[in-house]
Amino acid sequence: ASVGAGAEAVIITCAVTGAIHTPTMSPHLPITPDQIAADALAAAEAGAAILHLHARNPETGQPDQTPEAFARFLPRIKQNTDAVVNITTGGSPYMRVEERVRPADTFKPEVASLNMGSMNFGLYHLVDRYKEFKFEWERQHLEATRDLVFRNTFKDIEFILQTCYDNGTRFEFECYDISHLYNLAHFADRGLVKPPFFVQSVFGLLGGIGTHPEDVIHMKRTADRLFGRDFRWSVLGAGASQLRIAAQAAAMGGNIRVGLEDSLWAGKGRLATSNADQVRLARQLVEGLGKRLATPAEAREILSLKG
Ligand SMILES: C[C@H](N)CC(=O)CC(=O)O
Ligand SMILES: [Zn+2]
Repeated sequence: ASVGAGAEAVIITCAVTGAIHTPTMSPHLPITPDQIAADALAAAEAGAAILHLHARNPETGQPDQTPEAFARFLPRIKQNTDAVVNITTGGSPYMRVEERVRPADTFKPEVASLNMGSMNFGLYHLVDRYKEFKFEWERQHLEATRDLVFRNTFKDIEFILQTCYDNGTRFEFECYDISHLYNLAHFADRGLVKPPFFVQSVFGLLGGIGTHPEDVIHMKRTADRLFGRDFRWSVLGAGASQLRIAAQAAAMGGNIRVGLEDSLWAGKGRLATSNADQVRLARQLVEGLGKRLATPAEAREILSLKG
Protein backbone atom coordinates (compact mmCIF):
# COMPACT_ATOMS: atom_id res chain seq x y z
CA ALA A 1 0.00 0.00 0.00
CA SER A 2 1.61 3.35 -0.94
CA VAL A 3 2.04 5.91 1.79
CA GLY A 4 -0.62 8.66 2.12
CA ALA A 5 -0.13 12.10 0.54
CA GLY A 6 0.17 13.62 4.03
CA ALA A 7 3.30 11.67 4.75
CA GLU A 8 6.57 13.65 4.81
CA ALA A 9 8.02 14.04 1.29
CA VAL A 10 11.66 13.07 0.72
CA ILE A 11 13.60 14.46 -2.26
CA ILE A 12 15.64 11.82 -4.10
CA THR A 13 18.55 13.11 -6.15
CA CYS A 14 20.12 10.69 -8.61
CA ALA A 15 23.73 11.29 -9.64
CA VAL A 16 23.84 9.37 -12.88
CA THR A 17 27.50 8.93 -13.87
CA GLY A 18 29.90 11.43 -12.23
CA ALA A 19 33.65 11.64 -12.86
CA ILE A 20 34.99 9.32 -10.14
CA HIS A 21 34.20 5.79 -11.26
CA THR A 22 35.67 4.45 -14.51
CA PRO A 23 34.37 2.01 -17.18
CA THR A 24 36.31 -1.04 -15.91
CA MET A 25 34.68 -0.74 -12.50
CA SER A 26 31.16 -1.57 -13.70
CA PRO A 27 29.56 -2.50 -17.05
CA HIS A 28 26.47 -0.58 -15.86
CA LEU A 29 28.21 2.82 -15.54
CA PRO A 30 26.53 5.07 -18.18
CA ILE A 31 29.18 6.48 -20.55
CA THR A 32 27.65 7.42 -23.89
CA PRO A 33 25.03 10.19 -24.33
CA ASP A 34 22.41 7.53 -25.08
CA GLN A 35 23.27 5.60 -21.92
CA ILE A 36 23.31 8.76 -19.75
CA ALA A 37 19.95 9.95 -21.15
CA ALA A 38 18.28 6.53 -20.85
CA ASP A 39 19.55 5.93 -17.30
CA ALA A 40 18.59 9.43 -16.18
CA LEU A 41 15.05 9.07 -17.53
CA ALA A 42 14.64 5.62 -15.95
CA ALA A 43 15.87 7.05 -12.62
CA ALA A 44 13.29 9.85 -12.86
CA GLU A 45 10.61 7.28 -13.70
CA ALA A 46 11.65 5.32 -10.59
CA GLY A 47 11.15 8.40 -8.41
CA ALA A 48 14.20 10.69 -8.60
CA ALA A 49 13.04 14.33 -8.47
CA ILE A 50 16.51 15.75 -9.24
CA LEU A 51 19.07 14.47 -11.79
CA HIS A 52 22.70 15.38 -11.10
CA LEU A 53 24.59 15.23 -14.39
CA HIS A 54 28.18 14.93 -15.62
CA ALA A 55 29.33 14.15 -19.18
CA ARG A 56 31.93 11.73 -20.49
CA ASN A 57 33.85 10.95 -23.66
CA PRO A 58 31.64 8.28 -25.33
CA GLU A 59 34.62 6.20 -26.47
CA THR A 60 36.86 6.15 -23.40
CA GLY A 61 34.54 7.26 -20.60
CA GLN A 62 36.88 10.09 -19.63
CA PRO A 63 35.16 13.01 -17.87
CA ASP A 64 34.26 15.69 -20.43
CA GLN A 65 33.21 19.12 -19.14
CA THR A 66 32.57 20.76 -22.52
CA PRO A 67 29.07 22.19 -23.11
CA GLU A 68 29.06 20.22 -26.37
CA ALA A 69 29.30 16.95 -24.44
CA PHE A 70 26.30 17.91 -22.28
CA ALA A 71 24.34 19.06 -25.33
CA ARG A 72 24.40 15.47 -26.62
CA PHE A 73 21.95 14.30 -23.90
CA LEU A 74 20.46 17.31 -22.05
CA PRO A 75 17.67 18.23 -24.54
CA ARG A 76 16.47 14.61 -24.61
CA ILE A 77 16.29 14.52 -20.83
CA LYS A 78 14.48 17.86 -20.57
CA GLN A 79 11.96 16.85 -23.24
CA ASN A 80 11.07 13.57 -21.53
CA THR A 81 10.87 14.35 -17.80
CA ASP A 82 9.98 17.23 -15.50
CA ALA A 83 12.68 16.13 -13.07
CA VAL A 84 14.95 18.98 -11.97
CA VAL A 85 18.25 19.14 -13.91
CA ASN A 86 21.33 19.68 -11.73
CA ILE A 87 24.56 20.24 -13.66
CA THR A 88 27.93 19.66 -12.05
CA THR A 89 30.43 22.47 -11.52
CA GLY A 90 32.77 19.96 -9.89
CA GLY A 91 33.53 18.23 -13.15
CA SER A 92 36.58 16.12 -12.40
CA PRO A 93 38.88 17.11 -9.51
CA TYR A 94 41.69 17.57 -12.06
CA MET A 95 39.90 20.43 -13.83
CA ARG A 96 40.27 24.17 -13.18
CA VAL A 97 37.23 26.19 -12.13
CA GLU A 98 37.01 28.09 -15.45
CA GLU A 99 36.48 24.79 -17.29
CA ARG A 100 34.27 23.36 -14.55
CA VAL A 101 31.72 26.20 -14.62
CA ARG A 102 31.12 26.33 -18.38
CA PRO A 103 28.22 23.85 -18.75
CA ALA A 104 26.24 25.43 -15.89
CA ASP A 105 26.85 28.88 -17.37
CA THR A 106 25.83 27.68 -20.82
CA PHE A 107 22.65 25.78 -19.91
CA LYS A 108 21.61 27.90 -16.87
CA PRO A 109 20.03 24.94 -15.05
CA GLU A 110 17.67 25.23 -12.07
CA VAL A 111 20.39 23.65 -9.91
CA ALA A 112 24.16 23.28 -10.14
CA SER A 113 26.53 21.65 -7.68
CA LEU A 114 28.97 23.85 -5.74
CA ASN A 115 31.84 22.29 -3.79
CA MET A 116 32.36 24.17 -0.55
CA GLY A 117 36.07 23.65 0.13
CA SER A 118 39.42 22.35 -1.09
CA MET A 119 40.35 18.84 -0.02
CA ASN A 120 42.41 15.73 -0.64
CA PHE A 121 40.32 13.57 -2.96
CA GLY A 122 41.53 9.98 -2.55
CA LEU A 123 40.70 7.31 -5.13
CA TYR A 124 44.16 5.68 -5.42
CA HIS A 125 43.23 3.01 -2.86
CA LEU A 126 40.71 1.63 -5.38
CA VAL A 127 43.41 0.60 -7.93
CA ASP A 128 44.27 -2.71 -6.23
CA ARG A 129 40.69 -3.97 -6.66
CA TYR A 130 41.15 -4.23 -10.40
CA LYS A 131 43.67 -6.57 -12.04
CA GLU A 132 43.66 -4.61 -15.29
CA PHE A 133 41.92 -1.62 -16.81
CA LYS A 134 40.24 -1.33 -20.22
CA PHE A 135 41.77 2.14 -20.73
CA GLU A 136 45.18 3.40 -19.61
CA TRP A 137 43.71 6.73 -18.37
CA GLU A 138 41.75 4.85 -15.67
CA ARG A 139 44.82 3.80 -13.67
CA GLN A 140 46.37 7.27 -14.04
CA HIS A 141 43.08 8.93 -13.00
CA LEU A 142 43.00 6.90 -9.77
CA GLU A 143 46.69 6.77 -8.87
CA ALA A 144 47.31 10.48 -9.35
CA THR A 145 44.80 11.30 -6.60
CA ARG A 146 47.53 10.34 -4.13
CA ASP A 147 48.96 13.79 -4.73
CA LEU A 148 45.80 15.66 -5.77
CA VAL A 149 44.04 18.60 -4.11
CA PHE A 150 40.45 19.13 -5.29
CA ARG A 151 40.76 22.90 -5.42
CA ASN A 152 37.84 25.04 -4.28
CA THR A 153 39.32 28.22 -2.86
CA PHE A 154 37.15 31.09 -1.63
CA LYS A 155 38.02 32.83 -4.90
CA ASP A 156 36.99 29.75 -6.94
CA ILE A 157 33.66 29.47 -5.09
CA GLU A 158 33.02 33.21 -5.52
CA PHE A 159 33.84 32.89 -9.24
CA ILE A 160 31.21 30.18 -9.70
CA LEU A 161 28.66 32.13 -7.65
CA GLN A 162 29.19 35.25 -9.71
CA THR A 163 29.23 33.39 -13.02
CA CYS A 164 25.89 31.72 -12.32
CA TYR A 165 24.30 34.60 -10.39
CA ASP A 166 22.22 36.11 -13.21
CA ASN A 167 21.13 32.69 -14.48
CA GLY A 168 18.73 32.11 -11.59
CA THR A 169 20.58 28.87 -10.85
CA ARG A 170 20.48 27.69 -7.24
CA PHE A 171 23.07 25.40 -5.75
CA GLU A 172 23.50 21.92 -4.33
CA PHE A 173 26.17 22.82 -1.74
CA GLU A 174 28.53 19.82 -1.56
CA CYS A 175 29.85 19.67 1.99
CA TYR A 176 32.43 16.93 2.46
CA ASP A 177 33.34 18.04 6.00
CA ILE A 178 32.24 20.29 8.87
CA SER A 179 34.49 23.17 7.69
CA HIS A 180 32.53 23.24 4.43
CA LEU A 181 29.38 24.10 6.38
CA TYR A 182 31.23 27.05 7.93
CA ASN A 183 32.38 28.12 4.46
CA LEU A 184 28.75 28.11 3.34
CA ALA A 185 27.81 30.16 6.44
CA HIS A 186 30.57 32.61 5.48
CA PHE A 187 29.12 33.15 2.00
CA ALA A 188 25.64 33.45 3.51
CA ASP A 189 26.93 36.14 5.90
CA ARG A 190 28.31 37.97 2.87
CA GLY A 191 24.90 37.70 1.20
CA LEU A 192 26.38 35.87 -1.82
CA VAL A 193 23.99 32.93 -1.37
CA LYS A 194 20.30 33.11 -0.46
CA PRO A 195 18.31 30.64 1.70
CA PRO A 196 16.96 28.02 1.63
CA PHE A 197 20.37 26.35 1.28
CA PHE A 198 20.29 22.89 -0.34
CA VAL A 199 23.05 21.27 1.70
CA GLN A 200 24.36 17.98 0.27
CA SER A 201 26.44 16.33 3.00
CA VAL A 202 29.00 13.98 1.44
CA PHE A 203 30.13 11.07 3.63
CA GLY A 204 32.91 8.57 3.02
CA LEU A 205 35.03 10.21 0.36
CA LEU A 206 38.69 9.74 1.33
CA GLY A 207 39.84 13.20 2.36
CA GLY A 208 36.45 14.18 3.80
CA ILE A 209 34.34 13.14 6.79
CA GLY A 210 33.73 9.43 7.52
CA THR A 211 30.52 7.40 7.46
CA HIS A 212 30.03 6.71 11.17
CA PRO A 213 26.50 7.49 12.48
CA GLU A 214 28.10 10.12 14.73
CA ASP A 215 29.55 11.85 11.66
CA VAL A 216 26.04 12.10 10.21
CA ILE A 217 24.64 13.45 13.49
CA HIS A 218 27.54 15.91 13.77
CA MET A 219 26.91 17.25 10.26
CA LYS A 220 23.18 17.64 10.87
CA ARG A 221 23.64 19.21 14.32
CA THR A 222 26.18 21.70 12.98
CA ALA A 223 23.96 22.62 10.03
CA ASP A 224 20.99 23.10 12.39
CA ARG A 225 23.10 25.45 14.54
CA LEU A 226 24.50 27.44 11.59
CA PHE A 227 21.41 27.65 9.37
CA GLY A 228 18.42 27.02 11.62
CA ARG A 229 15.39 26.63 9.33
CA ASP A 230 17.19 28.11 6.30
CA PHE A 231 18.49 24.82 4.89
CA ARG A 232 17.23 21.67 3.25
CA TRP A 233 19.40 18.76 4.23
CA SER A 234 20.41 15.94 1.91
CA VAL A 235 23.06 13.26 2.17
CA LEU A 236 25.12 10.97 0.01
CA GLY A 237 27.21 8.03 1.17
CA ALA A 238 30.14 6.99 -1.01
CA GLY A 239 30.48 3.36 -2.05
CA ALA A 240 29.17 0.64 0.24
CA SER A 241 27.86 3.19 2.77
CA GLN A 242 25.26 4.65 0.36
CA LEU A 243 22.07 3.01 1.64
CA ARG A 244 23.09 2.98 5.30
CA ILE A 245 23.75 6.73 5.25
CA ALA A 246 20.49 7.26 3.31
CA ALA A 247 18.50 5.26 5.90
CA GLN A 248 19.91 7.16 8.87
CA ALA A 249 19.39 10.57 7.29
CA ALA A 250 15.87 9.80 6.06
CA ALA A 251 14.96 8.75 9.61
CA MET A 252 16.35 12.11 10.76
CA GLY A 253 14.17 14.07 8.29
CA GLY A 254 16.77 14.35 5.56
CA ASN A 255 16.67 13.98 1.79
CA ILE A 256 18.73 11.40 -0.12
CA ARG A 257 21.17 11.26 -3.02
CA VAL A 258 21.93 7.97 -4.77
CA GLY A 259 23.34 7.09 -8.20
CA LEU A 260 26.34 5.42 -9.84
CA GLU A 261 28.41 8.58 -9.44
CA ASP A 262 28.52 7.95 -5.70
CA SER A 263 28.34 4.13 -5.49
CA LEU A 264 28.38 1.21 -7.91
CA TRP A 265 26.55 -1.06 -5.46
CA ALA A 266 22.98 -2.06 -4.80
CA GLY A 267 23.37 -3.76 -1.45
CA LYS A 268 26.28 -5.87 -0.19
CA GLY A 269 28.45 -7.26 -3.01
CA ARG A 270 25.83 -6.71 -5.73
CA LEU A 271 26.69 -4.31 -8.54
CA ALA A 272 23.76 -2.00 -9.30
CA THR A 273 22.46 -2.81 -12.76
CA SER A 274 21.29 0.78 -13.27
CA ASN A 275 20.72 4.09 -11.50
CA ALA A 276 17.02 3.21 -11.28
CA ASP A 277 18.07 0.10 -9.33
CA GLN A 278 19.42 2.36 -6.55
CA VAL A 279 16.46 4.78 -6.74
CA ARG A 280 14.08 1.85 -6.21
CA LEU A 281 16.07 0.73 -3.13
CA ALA A 282 15.98 4.29 -1.77
CA ARG A 283 12.24 4.42 -2.40
CA GLN A 284 11.65 1.20 -0.47
CA LEU A 285 13.66 2.67 2.37
CA VAL A 286 11.69 5.91 2.43
CA GLU A 287 8.29 4.22 2.18
CA GLY A 288 9.42 1.71 4.81
CA LEU A 289 9.79 4.70 7.14
CA GLY A 290 6.19 5.73 6.42
CA LYS A 291 7.34 8.61 4.21
CA ARG A 292 6.90 9.21 0.48
CA LEU A 293 8.94 10.57 -2.41
CA ALA A 294 8.69 14.25 -3.31
CA THR A 295 7.62 14.97 -6.86
CA PRO A 296 9.75 17.30 -9.01
CA ALA A 297 7.14 20.02 -8.45
CA GLU A 298 7.39 19.59 -4.68
CA ALA A 299 11.20 19.61 -4.88
CA ARG A 300 11.02 22.93 -6.74
CA GLU A 301 8.83 24.35 -4.01
CA ILE A 302 10.91 22.96 -1.12
CA LEU A 303 14.14 24.30 -2.68
CA SER A 304 12.65 27.55 -4.08
CA LEU A 305 13.79 26.82 -7.63
CA LYS A 306 13.11 29.05 -10.63
CA GLY A 307 11.06 26.27 -12.33
C1 LIG B 1 31.04 13.17 -4.19
C2 LIG B 1 30.46 13.75 -5.40
N1 LIG B 1 31.25 13.49 -6.50
C3 LIG B 1 30.17 15.19 -5.26
C4 LIG B 1 29.83 15.85 -6.55
O1 LIG B 1 28.90 15.48 -7.20
C5 LIG B 1 30.67 16.99 -6.93
C6 LIG B 1 30.19 17.76 -8.18
O2 LIG B 1 29.77 17.17 -9.13
O3 LIG B 1 30.30 18.99 -8.13
ZN1 LIG C 1 28.96 15.30 -9.34
